[in-house]
Amino acid sequence: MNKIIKVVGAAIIQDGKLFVAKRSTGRSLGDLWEFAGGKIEKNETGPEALKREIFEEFGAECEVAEEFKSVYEHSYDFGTVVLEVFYAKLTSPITKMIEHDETRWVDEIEVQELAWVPTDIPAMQDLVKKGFKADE
Ligand SMILES: Nc1nc2c([nH]c(=O)n2[C@H]2C[C@H](O)[C@@H](COP(=O)(O)OP(=O)(O)OP(=O)(O)O)O2)c(=O)[nH]1
Repeated sequence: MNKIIKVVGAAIIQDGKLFVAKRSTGRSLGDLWEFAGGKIEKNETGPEALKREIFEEFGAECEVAEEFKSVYEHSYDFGTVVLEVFYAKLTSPITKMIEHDETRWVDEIEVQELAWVPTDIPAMQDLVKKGFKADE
């Protein structure tokens, strides 16, 4: 059995820092750092799912740069995660946090010191290679 889990994540970069979130203790992949985002539902595009998830989880609106998608894949005992990463920009403030224990804005050095969800490690490394330029 190999379930495909389609997920979308946001590369939100502001003033040279990337927005990252730590999955709550007790969830699958708990205590690991990830991009804001979540599962893509049926009949949703990646950017639509991303806007919905960021609003649900953080109470913030965002714009998604639809043309900059990168895709990463990693298999776990619960299935294979296929992660689409888009550059995105917050257009309203973060007002809540419901699925994470902590959020941070990290620079290109700090980002590499975090314990990341395995799917996201190559994604994070690609972002570092490109540089944390604002407004990509
Ligand atoms: N939100 C997010 N999820 C990611 C990333 N990378 C990655 O492998 N994932 C995985 C973790 C989960 O298996 C899935 C996202 O689902 P979710 O965050 O909605 O988690 P969930 O509701 O299934 O939570 P849980 O029941 O597993 O505790 O994708 C990422 O960067 N952001």
